[in-house]
Amino acid sequence: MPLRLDSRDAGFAAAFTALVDGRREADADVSRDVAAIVAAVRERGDAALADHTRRFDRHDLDSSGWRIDRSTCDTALAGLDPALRQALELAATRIAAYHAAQRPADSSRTDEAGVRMGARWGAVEAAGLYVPGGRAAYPSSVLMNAIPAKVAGVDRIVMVTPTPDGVVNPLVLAAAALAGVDEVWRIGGAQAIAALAYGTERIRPVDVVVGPGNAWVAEAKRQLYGVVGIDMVAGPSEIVVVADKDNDPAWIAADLLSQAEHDPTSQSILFTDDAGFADAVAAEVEAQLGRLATGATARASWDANGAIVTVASLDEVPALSDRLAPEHLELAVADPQALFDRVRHAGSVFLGRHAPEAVGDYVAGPNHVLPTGRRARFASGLSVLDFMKRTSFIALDAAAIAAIGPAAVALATAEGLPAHAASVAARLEA
Ligand SMILES: NC(=O)c1ccc[n+]([C@@H]2O[C@H](COP(=O)([O-])OP(=O)(O)OC[C@H]3O[C@@H](n4cnc5c(N)ncnc54)[C@H](O)[C@@H]3O)[C@@H](O)[C@H]2O)c1
Ligand SMILES: N[C@H](CO)Cc1c[nH]c[nH+]1
Ligand SMILES: [Zn+2]
Repeated sequence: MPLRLDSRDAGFAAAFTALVDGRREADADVSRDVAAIVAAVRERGDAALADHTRRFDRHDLDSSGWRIDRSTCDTALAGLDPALRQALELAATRIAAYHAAQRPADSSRTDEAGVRMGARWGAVEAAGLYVPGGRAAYPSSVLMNAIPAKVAGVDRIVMVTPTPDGVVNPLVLAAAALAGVDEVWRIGGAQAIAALAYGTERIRPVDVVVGPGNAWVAEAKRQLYGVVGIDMVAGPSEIVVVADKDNDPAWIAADLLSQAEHDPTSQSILFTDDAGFADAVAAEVEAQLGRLATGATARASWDANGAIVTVASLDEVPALSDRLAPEHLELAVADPQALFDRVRHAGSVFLGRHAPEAVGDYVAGPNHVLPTGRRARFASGLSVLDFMKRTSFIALDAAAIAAIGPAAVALATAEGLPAHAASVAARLEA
């Protein structure tokens, strides 16, 4: 059974703090294991990839094939059931439209001293996309990772995804073809992240690695940041649903289970101001769990990490939710905008009774790769900017350096750096 809390109870503050602080992710053992995997890939390249794939994904890359070529992906797209293809295309179009609006503009201005300065945005040359494939394959994550990279103008888009037992998901390949992925490699876990970062005999290294994944993937990204750029840490999915009694308990139960079914370490939390509604949702969750094909995973997540929090007033919710900084926040209340205006930390917010989080996982448009584990306090969802960087520029003529150069000479001299001072002073004397 999930945790049940009531904000009016004496022990609420401590119990809620324990919920906020509860760790569902990598422990020290994962860090050590990942460090060993990363070192092995760095030292032994493809041989280490083959060993780890045999061990964790249970197939032999030399016989099942390392790379899936473009024509296989195109064939998968051509062979898709028409209704599914339409759905994938609708998703791709909407994701592309949302992300196109994120493209940043270059800037340039000349100030009163005559100094022209600004910034020019450019894409990284090569991006690695991690598409999870361990417990489930996510064609939607192919689109969410690849489309912003494409919009940014990345030259080489490299996807890695594990194929457990050698089984390839044709919808994942179709999505890769639709999104214009250049390379698809059948590797996963920490070893795939290390291969993208350092390169191996077969796989050329990339400049940035993005995408969600399990604890080993997340830890590998953390350890390799600096060798490559990363987006953020996107781990096991989470949802906070805020619902008043005017909702259908069955809808809200389904919303909670939609994220619980991802992973036993996922987390679903309900806030409501009505104890009777809380009971109704709890009962609905139990009923729906019995009917879900993913019931075992969802049950494990709900029992270990789920929570139902009854509050005296929904006014309390923004402050409580901000402490969780959830990946997803659903506001199924009469005036969702008023609550949203008071929320500071969340990866993505869903406003209104007809905005279930699952629509954002697939077709709404904004990215579903979002910070988890309270990282929405400082991180944002995957965007075009994760594939771009800014180069600043400064242009001066004789008048401009005459105006600001003496201050630079003074500061360089004060810092004890005479070559800096001389470099500027030479232009002042000319
Ligand atoms: N936050 C987001 O935006 C978002 C989006 C989609 C999915 N997700 C999350 O991504 C996660 C995907 O996890 P997954 O496991 O299904 O797939 P995955 O592809 O992330 O991980 C599978 C890989 O993990 C490695 N692995 C498994 N057991 C290991 C072990 N004992 N030691 C070392 N390596 C091991 C293997 O290499 C395997 O290939 C889920 O938690 C899901 O909730 C998050
Ligand atoms: N909810 C996940 C992100 O947290 C993304 C996803 C993919 N498919 C279904 N859901
Ligand atoms: Zn989901």
